[in-house]
Amino acid sequence: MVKGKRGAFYDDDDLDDGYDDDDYDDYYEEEPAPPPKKAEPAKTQVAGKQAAAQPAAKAVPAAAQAAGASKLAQSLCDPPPPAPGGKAQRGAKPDPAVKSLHQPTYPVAPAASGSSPFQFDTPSPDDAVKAAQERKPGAVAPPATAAAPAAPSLPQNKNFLRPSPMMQQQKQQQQQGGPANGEAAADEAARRVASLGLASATSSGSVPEGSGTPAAGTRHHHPHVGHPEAPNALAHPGGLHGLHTRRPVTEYTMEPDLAREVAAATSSETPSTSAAAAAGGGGGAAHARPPLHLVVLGHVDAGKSSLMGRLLHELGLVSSKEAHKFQRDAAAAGKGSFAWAWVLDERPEERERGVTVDVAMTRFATNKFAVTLLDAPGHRDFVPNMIAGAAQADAALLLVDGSPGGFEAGFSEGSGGLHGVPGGQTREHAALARSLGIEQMAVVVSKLDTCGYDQTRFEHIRATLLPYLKSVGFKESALQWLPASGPLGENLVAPPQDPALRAWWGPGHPCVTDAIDAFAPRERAVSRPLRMPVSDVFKSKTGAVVLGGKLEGGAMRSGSKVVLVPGPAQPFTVRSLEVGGAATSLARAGDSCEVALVAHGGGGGGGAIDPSMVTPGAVLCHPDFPAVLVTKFELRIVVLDVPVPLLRGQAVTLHAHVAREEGHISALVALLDPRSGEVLKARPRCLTRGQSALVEVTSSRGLVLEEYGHYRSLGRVALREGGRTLAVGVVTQLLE
Ligand SMILES: Nc1nc2c(ncn2[C@@H]2O[C@H](COP(=O)(O)OP(=O)(O)OP(=O)(O)O)[C@@H](O)[C@H]2O)c(=O)[nH]1
Repeated sequence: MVKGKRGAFYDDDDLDDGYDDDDYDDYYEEEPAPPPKKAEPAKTQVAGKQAAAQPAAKAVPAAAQAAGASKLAQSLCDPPPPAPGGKAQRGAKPDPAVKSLHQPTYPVAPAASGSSPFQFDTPSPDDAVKAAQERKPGAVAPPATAAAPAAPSLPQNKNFLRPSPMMQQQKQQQQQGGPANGEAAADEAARRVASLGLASATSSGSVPEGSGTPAAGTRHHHPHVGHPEAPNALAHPGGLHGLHTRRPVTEYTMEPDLAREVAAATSSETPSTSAAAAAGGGGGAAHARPPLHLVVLGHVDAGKSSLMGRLLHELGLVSSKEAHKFQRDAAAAGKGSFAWAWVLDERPEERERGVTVDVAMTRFATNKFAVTLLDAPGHRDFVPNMIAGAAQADAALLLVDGSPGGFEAGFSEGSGGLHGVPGGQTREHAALARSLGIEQMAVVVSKLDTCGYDQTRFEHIRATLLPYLKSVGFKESALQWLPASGPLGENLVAPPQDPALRAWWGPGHPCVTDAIDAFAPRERAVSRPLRMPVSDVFKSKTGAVVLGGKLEGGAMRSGSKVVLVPGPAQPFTVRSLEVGGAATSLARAGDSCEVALVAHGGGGGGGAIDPSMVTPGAVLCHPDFPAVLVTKFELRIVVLDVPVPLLRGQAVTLHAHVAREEGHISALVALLDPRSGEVLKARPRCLTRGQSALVEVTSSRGLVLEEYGHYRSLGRVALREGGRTLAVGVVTQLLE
């Protein structure tokens, strides 16, 4: 078996001869070893790093698989204890009545044995959709309704994120069955493709957000599926507005008053050029800038948390006194080199292990943007959490360890085969980020101090990584490259000081904040009805139940009516709003928002929302255009680094915005040409790495999803299993 390009890895004969059900069992037979605590690297950063990385590179046994997590994952994924002083989500006081959305039972599992990582030579699902839209002559004709150009990328939504201690502090200060009927399903799905052409799969993708086609009468209607955790779900608006009855989101026109406010806010939102204002941090100064959700990605130990911790200090958001305290406490714990990482790695387990687990969220302002920073974990056990951060990001910083051996470990392909060593997360993170819609990225090469800031090392890393990043779909022009060091504070907010680095990266070259400001702001999807996936629920000091999340579509203001899907049938009224940590009367798509709700028509203070009604995956919606829960949908996927081919019936964990659900691939509808989107083969028997396909997926419980063309962030799904991302794709049709 040859490692190599997609399509060359498996052929039909391989599948007939080489794989059977037992292969799936074999895949999990090795015993995993939980990653140990990271050694304090002392002088040998590289050795410490590799020591931490190696033991995890084993397969997960069936038992651990069943348990759903490695010891590390299990030990680190329990609900975070309230921080001393009672800090909880978003700085709220812990309240037993308020559900933590930290996903305590999140089935993180270690990567099972790996094969050599997938090497894309084709576009991401986004690009495949675009390619289908820009169909070349000779390809399958698109349906009559699908002809519009590709929509611009829009901000993604987020999963359950943890505000950094700094952000919490700011906040406190401010406010205080198996494949059912699969053959028939495949037949039906293949018929759909044959009759509609590929673009049926991408019909929604062919519609720019803000215009789009009405949902045609081709939707299948099935009874609404209630969410088991939401007893009233059957009565919620999603249930009342089934797929066939709900008003197409394309019919939405914003209410005139709201539209006026949105227009006024948009016109006043001009990037600031005041460095002084930027240094002033969050609050009002940050609020005037356009938002940028920035995720920090990279292999474990690449230096992500340290870089961001030090950056916050350089921006004046972590005082010298606080920094000294971090240094002192980290040194006392024998973790001195992780002191800057402690700014963002708050949980005791994270500090003890030196491993980021949650996505830590914090905010700061640059000259141009109000940045919401999402520090993602690098360890492979926590890739799902990384997906949660990346799924809502507008841009990424990819940290690459430039130390001798460090880059190679993070960029390793793995040894391939059923029992091989998985590749480094530099590859997986980059591929996932692109597939989740991130188009612009700055590659920050850290730890070059370990090789005397050798310029040739930097150039070697760039030359090695660039072809891979291009192969996963990044445009070279959308990539930036720069050296920086978090612990040493080099090239973060100003040109480097170290003469060795300054010799080749002096003034005139971008520092980290310059690179952030070079990103293009993302378009706000305000022309769609309101959608805000809820990532946090907490109680404010005044006792109001507050929902936190990022608006993925539309806008709302104080007094707006909203509904929760799934959730109680009655609508709620927006009582108050905060954006970027500051009270406001308006929140627009692209904003991270905290909204206090009262029951609509409750008079006076109104009735409070019951926090127990807010389930993970719930989405705040416009009452006249609510989302629906779906249990069956069609995806256009790119198959990633699968050790064995995907077959109908493949069990998967579905990751979509805040939601996560078990499910399976209920039909392999069609194999597609990854570039043109043309149907190459209807009802393929299996899917192998690198292939692009249309599949039908069934989830065990209802999920809020939207067609990709209507809300990109609600229309992207990652399919994972056994600690491995099998495929990523975009929703092309909601079926049931
Ligand atoms: N010498 C040197 N060490 C660095 C540099 N950046 C980070 N480190 C060290 O690398 C180790 C890991 O740093 P972290 O910031 O925790 O890495 P991370 O990428 O956030 O790790 P995870 O979040 O667990 O994936 C720490 O000991 C840091 O002090 C650098 O530029 N130079």
